[in-house]
Amino acid sequence: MSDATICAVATPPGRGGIGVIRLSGPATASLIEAMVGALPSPRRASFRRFAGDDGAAIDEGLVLWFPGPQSFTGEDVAELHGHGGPVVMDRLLQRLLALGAELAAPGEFSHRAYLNGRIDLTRAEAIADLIEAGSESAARAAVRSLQGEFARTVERLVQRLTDLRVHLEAGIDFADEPLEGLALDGVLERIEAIAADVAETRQAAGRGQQLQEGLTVVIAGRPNAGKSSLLNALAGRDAAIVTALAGTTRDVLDTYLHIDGLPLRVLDTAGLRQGGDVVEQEGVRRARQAMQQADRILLVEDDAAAGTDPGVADPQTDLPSAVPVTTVINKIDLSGRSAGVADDGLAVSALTGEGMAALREHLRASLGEDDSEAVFIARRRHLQSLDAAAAGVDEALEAARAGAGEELIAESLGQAQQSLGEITGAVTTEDLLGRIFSTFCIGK
Ligand SMILES: Nc1nc2c(c(=O)[nH]1)N(C=O)[C@@H](CNc1ccc(C(=O)N[C@@H](CCC(=O)O)C(=O)O)cc1)CN2
Ligand SMILES: Nc1nc2c(ncn2[C@@H]2O[C@H](COP(=O)(O)OP(=O)(O)OP(=O)(O)O)[C@@H](O)[C@H]2O)c(=O)[nH]1
Ligand SMILES: [Mg+2]
Repeated sequence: MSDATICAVATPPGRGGIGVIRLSGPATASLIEAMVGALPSPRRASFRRFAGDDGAAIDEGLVLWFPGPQSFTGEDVAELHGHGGPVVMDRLLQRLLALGAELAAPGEFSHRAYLNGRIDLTRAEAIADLIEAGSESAARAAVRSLQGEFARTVERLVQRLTDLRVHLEAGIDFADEPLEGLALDGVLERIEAIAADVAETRQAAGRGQQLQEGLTVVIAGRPNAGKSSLLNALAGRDAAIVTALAGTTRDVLDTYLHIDGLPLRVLDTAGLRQGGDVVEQEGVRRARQAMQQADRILLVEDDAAAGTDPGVADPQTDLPSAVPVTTVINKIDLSGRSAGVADDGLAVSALTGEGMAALREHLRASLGEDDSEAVFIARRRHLQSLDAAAAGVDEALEAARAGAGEELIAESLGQAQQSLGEITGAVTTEDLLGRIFSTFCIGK
């Protein structure tokens, strides 16, 4: 439990029907008494006057009193629900500070809830991710994590690893012929089953991370096809330089945008062709590298191009086999083709905007939808921990297959368990906690 009593405005800044101030810590009861008179009954809304230092009202509103440990943070908590104006909220906050409260750091309420065992790290992060969610799918996934699905999945894996380690360690003293012993009591099968479930969890979490942080779409194609124009049309601004010269774009240009609330990272790249000067060649190398790392490639073709320039390689040969591709047929204002879905791709004009709505809809549909119940909101750090856990389990599997001793296998399983523990916060460091909670909003 912390000594400091913290306070913050929990509603967004600006004007609103109601503004909420949140308090947590040991002096909460006395601060509330000083401002509203006698303590209200616990967990019931009471209408009171909020008094300033001269006794005159700063506002009137509802007060909520949650004596610890039955509160969000586990400490004594109170809320003042006043009118949502910036000046009145600030006056209430100043009054609490004058009475001895301290301004809460970003995420400090959630941090305290975690330290007091009220929520694990995946739930704390899910609260922040729900607030940040940019699409309905992301919000649904965040609520699943908030309700503990991710934490329970990880805890079940940890439990199975623990059981197996106990089993192995019990055998250590007697092991003469470890491989035979392991094969007999099904240890190999148990490790295999855990490996499969870690992989499945990694996949669901990976999808959740994509939902939250956005997928990477790479725009690629021949020089002058209109790639940069397409980026500008998607972004709705002149993000990239467009000229009539082939070979205009050299660097990879990174842009973030939203389509119906779905976050997207869109990369514009240099036109794919052999030759050119060293700068252009480097640009083409980077374009190929970006294509390898894409979640989807938009392959832009110039529908008005007269024949194929023999100096230009077929971009098809540059496409990585694992990345889905959407062919975008551009410049239909010149070729006279009609906009929208065609057999050979999606027909648009980046110049006139024809067909762009269909392209947006296509991106939203192919990247945004995921009704799979198995997606949890997840962050990069979760994926790293799941990868490390998978590596530990694989190591154990290899050791078991090679007939290694129980000790070695148990050791690798222990590493996997440690990595999973970082996800929920069963295993953690001050530094990690600082990094997580400092990115939360004030009042959260
Ligand atoms: N007004 C208000 N709305 C809010 C929050 C809040 O803090 N205040 N929340 C903040 O994130 C979220 C709800 N989460 C909360 C979780 C637990 C407790 C809580 O006080 N739990 C106690 C008492 C339960 C009870 O009254 O029965 C407990 O679990 O013991 C409050 C809010 C969203 N809405
Ligand atoms: N008429 C017409 N012109 C277009 C369209 N899209 C792009 N252009 C023109 O085509 C030329 C090349 O466009 P860019 O967007 O720079 O092409 P790019 O693929 O990025 O070219 P590089 O960066 O050189 O590889 C410019 O003159 C654009 O104005 C379109 O839909 N219709
Ligand atoms: Mg370009």
